[in-house]
Amino acid sequence: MDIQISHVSKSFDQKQVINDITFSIPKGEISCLLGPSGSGKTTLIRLMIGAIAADQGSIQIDDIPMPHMKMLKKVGFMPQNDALYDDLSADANLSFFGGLYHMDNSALKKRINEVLAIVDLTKHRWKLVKHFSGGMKKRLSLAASILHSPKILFLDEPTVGIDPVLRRTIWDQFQMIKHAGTTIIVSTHVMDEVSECDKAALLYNGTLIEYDAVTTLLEKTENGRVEELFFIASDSKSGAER
Ligand SMILES: Nc1ncnc2c1ncn2[C@@H]1O[C@H](COP(=O)(O)OP(=O)(O)OP(=O)(O)O)[C@@H](O)[C@H]1O
Repeated sequence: MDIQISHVSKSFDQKQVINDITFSIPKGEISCLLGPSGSGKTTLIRLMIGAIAADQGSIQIDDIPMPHMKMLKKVGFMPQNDALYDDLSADANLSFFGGLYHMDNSALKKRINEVLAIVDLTKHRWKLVKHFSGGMKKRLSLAASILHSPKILFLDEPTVGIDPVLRRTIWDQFQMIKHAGTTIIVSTHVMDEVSECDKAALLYNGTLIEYDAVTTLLEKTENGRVEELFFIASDSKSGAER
């Protein structure tokens, strides 16, 4: 499923946090939203999943204007803060999410087996989430977000606070989900994670400063580090303000 974002703007309390953003995200790839804290990544994801409405512009997923009830079952979302129930087991948490998607019992049981295997939590299925480590909770959140086999998956800073070894495991899982045919949009402020993605949208102060294939973006830099593109953007902004 592809996404068209067209001239989208959003303000909170008169402060513009998304400023006339236009780009298209192709299906079957991993696209990242990369930018410093406060640049607007979460807001843009919330606009794309239809959780909030744009002040101006439009967002379409496969030509369907968002928000749209029809898209709910096709979209998966992993929020920045895990939306899990601590007093329930991993299995019960996933059963709860399955109920929200109206999955029937036998399909749900089968799918819980599958997603727990994908995130490598099968042996922790009956453990209460309050006894999970932070990394295990992240992986369970990921399992919950793909439970209904979404065609498109939004991940908001999924690796924040995760150690480098687990981060590798989690990215391997994203690649696996992509190869199974799901389009992934992932936000991050970790510049190195751009190399995991096919395309990158660089956000700075609510403005899209670049959107292209990661290889093309890196070719624009002198030292092969994507940070440079942010330095150029901040220099030209301060130049314009002088
Ligand atoms: N509901 C809201 N009400 C008021 N301001 C908001 C709201 N949501 C976001 N903002 C503001 O919009 C700006 C962008 O926030 P957003 O969370 O989208 O950035 P981000 O790039 O995801 O940051 P982070 O990496 O820290 O999560 C920030 O200045 C934030 O304070």
